[in-house]
Amino acid sequence: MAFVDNKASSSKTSQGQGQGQRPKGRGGKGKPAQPRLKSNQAKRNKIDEELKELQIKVDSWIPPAEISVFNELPLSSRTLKGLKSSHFLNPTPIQQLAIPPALRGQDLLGSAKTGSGKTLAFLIPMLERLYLDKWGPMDGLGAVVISPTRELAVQTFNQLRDIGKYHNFSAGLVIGGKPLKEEQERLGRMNILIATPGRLLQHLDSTVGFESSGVKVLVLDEADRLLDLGFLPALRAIIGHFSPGTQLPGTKPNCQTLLFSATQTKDLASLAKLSLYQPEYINCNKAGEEGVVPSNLEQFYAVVGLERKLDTLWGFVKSHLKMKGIVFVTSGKQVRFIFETFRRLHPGLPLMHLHGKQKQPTRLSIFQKYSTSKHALLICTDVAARGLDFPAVDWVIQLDCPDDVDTYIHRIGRTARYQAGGHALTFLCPSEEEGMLNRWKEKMIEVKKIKIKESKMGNLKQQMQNFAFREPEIKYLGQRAFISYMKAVHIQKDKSVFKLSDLPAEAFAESMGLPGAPQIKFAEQKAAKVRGGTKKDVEPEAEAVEEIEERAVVGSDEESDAENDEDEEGDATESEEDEEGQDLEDSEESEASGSESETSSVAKPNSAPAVRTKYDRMFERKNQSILTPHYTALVSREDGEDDEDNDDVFTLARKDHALSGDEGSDADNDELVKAVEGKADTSSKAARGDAEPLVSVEDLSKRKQKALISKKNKLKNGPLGEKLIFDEETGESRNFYETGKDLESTFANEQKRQEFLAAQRERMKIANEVDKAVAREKKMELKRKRKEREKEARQEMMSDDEEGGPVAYLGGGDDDGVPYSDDERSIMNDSPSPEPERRDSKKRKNKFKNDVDSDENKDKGGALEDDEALALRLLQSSS
Ligand SMILES: Nc1ncnc2c1ncn2[C@@H]1O[C@H](COP(=O)(O)OP(=O)(O)OP(=O)(O)O)[C@@H](O)[C@H]1O
Repeated sequence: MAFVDNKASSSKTSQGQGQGQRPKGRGGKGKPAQPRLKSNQAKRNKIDEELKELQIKVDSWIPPAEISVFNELPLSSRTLKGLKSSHFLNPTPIQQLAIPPALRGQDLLGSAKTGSGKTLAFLIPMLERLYLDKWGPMDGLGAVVISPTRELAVQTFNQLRDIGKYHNFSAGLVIGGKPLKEEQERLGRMNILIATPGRLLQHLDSTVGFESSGVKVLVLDEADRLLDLGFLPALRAIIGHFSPGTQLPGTKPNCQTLLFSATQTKDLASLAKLSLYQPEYINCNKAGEEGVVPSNLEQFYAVVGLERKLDTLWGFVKSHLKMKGIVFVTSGKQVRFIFETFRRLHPGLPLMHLHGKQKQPTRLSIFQKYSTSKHALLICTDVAARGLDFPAVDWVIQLDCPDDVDTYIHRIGRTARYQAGGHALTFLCPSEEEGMLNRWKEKMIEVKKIKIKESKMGNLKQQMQNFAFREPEIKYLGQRAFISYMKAVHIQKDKSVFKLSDLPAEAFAESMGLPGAPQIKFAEQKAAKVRGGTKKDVEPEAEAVEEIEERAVVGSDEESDAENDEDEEGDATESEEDEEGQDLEDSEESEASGSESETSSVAKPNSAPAVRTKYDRMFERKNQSILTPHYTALVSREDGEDDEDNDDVFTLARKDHALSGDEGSDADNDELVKAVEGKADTSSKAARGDAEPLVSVEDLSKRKQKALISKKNKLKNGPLGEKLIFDEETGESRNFYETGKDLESTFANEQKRQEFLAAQRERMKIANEVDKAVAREKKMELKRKRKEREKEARQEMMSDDEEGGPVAYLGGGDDDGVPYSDDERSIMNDSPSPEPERRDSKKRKNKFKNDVDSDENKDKGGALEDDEALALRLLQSSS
């Protein structure tokens, strides 16, 4: 099997034996080709035999009571060999149940708990279907697996490579992150593709010659995740490409579709309806029996105040230095904050971090590095929650409460995979406990409560404050992490679990080393909706925001990756340099959110300290030293593009940080100018009884007052220069730099504007006519000159003719191709000259013909003959 990912180039390693394959005789020098051909033929016959038998087995399959080894399933020797060499000997329940119907070509909706081997449950039948169909390298694309994330696609690709190494298919990885063109060139050579949906759709829509109509098997892996990430429209389009028959109800599509997921949702059911034809439902998640979580997993939860989470995590890490653990938090900003601060604290366990805003190669290298690590702590977002198969993870720690039970199941599924054991620990804020317990109960999930002793917790507050004090980047990163967490809690759908108002914002900020909780303000109308609306009203909106948020946080997929690559940050090892830029950008945004705003919290305004120490001032100081003009310029862009923080739900309370050029700032300035003028002319206005200015200067900050004074000075220091221009037609003058007011008066009303436009149109029309006339005249002149030149040339030619030169007639020839004799020429030359203008070659030829045929010439010819006869007689007589 030839495997090609989007880094390597394609190469076929072996010849196919199937229908579409063209076995070549490889008899080299001195080697007779005949025996080789014979042995190939024998091989093909053997394979045909095996395929026949296999097909019969598949068609007449009656599931035995128990299957203990893969050999008992109707599988080809090649696949069995691949499985054996990869140490897969005993099929898991989902594999036993899903493989036989999938081999018969049936559509499937398969769900089984995490780590139960769903990947092989679709890879094996996919390989077998192509093999049974005698698919060969020349047959083009035969199967496609769609994965929600690049990491998962890579993992699936690796597993396919392991078990498919004895087959003759070429397989490729299409996950983006590389120029489209490079991938396009390789696509035509693939039999199997593992792809992320956006990139695949891009190729289906734009790659010339990418033949999708022959696809036999389509797999949607982690289908629930695909839907969560908002890929439904992309999936619809992809399904439409591969099996157009699904559009017409009741028609069996050419392409078999297999849908796999660890959890079942309503959306998944509707996707199944859309994409599956008379499917077989295989559900290994029998609630109550074995539960929906792996049985060899121990689950715990601990109630920890938001402000003690970091301390508790630190304590846990310090007491489990030999573990391989994963810590899940809500947002990428939190990942980075915890990673950066813990790194500085040297826990004694290798730290790694993974989130959706990292560059693709970084994500993949962290994924590989963590996979191969024995002891390490991976801090990550839900980008790593589903499907990823990190071997031998001991602990899954959910520092932040999962969005819902499905997310909980996926997160804990990173441990206790296949037959391994594992532990899961979830931290719940006191306000989240009751709601989450109910949710677990609904799904019959039992999670034991544990109490963490105070003595086992760390005490990081002081160190966090030091970091934030010494390194502004850390402080701003902390602020962003705080904001992103609070926002995420606010937009959570399940309000019985997530209660923003119950969270101790101030204490939480303090635990992160921040001098105060950054202020976040809700947009009025949205807040009203959330508070007053029914669940139905609120949910779609919340859902939409959540989707954007999740996409931004997770950023897991190809289409956004291509765009995000520039903004993304570096890997674990290079994190410091790589993330500097990001930190600075973050810092800038925090700057925008304002150090002033740090003094008030989300829940309640935080009053400024009565006595401001140097320490307080340091915290409040703006981060000017670290902000280059480049980053200052980026602020406006960042504000507009920010991944997580700029949804409609939130606005920042502070508004006085608008950059020049912002509408807001213009409005501000207008106001300010009015204010200054108001102050300057107070007395005169008062005398005139004019209205008071909107804002008084005393109300303004010192910075604004300063800015105003300098503006005012500018205005006072002499009038601005004037430049007049004069209208060509009317001779009237007007200011070259027309102000808005001038323009307004010019176009005072619509009628005037229309008149002006009509006049301009008329002018344009006339100008156009004039231009056309000039062009016409020029053309005529050129034509006239050309004719004159031609005439002169003809006259020259005629004078040559009259001089008796032969040139004009040579090569003319008669119709019979016999050249004219000298006599004939002489006859022509002797003939009277025709009118000069008639002497073109054709006429000359006709004339010549006429002349030759004339009686006169005949007579002349006859005289010649007589002369010749006479001369002959004389010669004869003389001899
Ligand atoms: N038959 C088998 N024998 C031994 N190991 C297996 C078998 N099937 C799968 N595995 C191993 O079990 C682990 C989990 O498999 P896999 O990733 O397919 O699970 P999954 O059900 O897809 O999990 P998730 O829902 O989390 O994606 C992998 O390491 C895989 O190699």
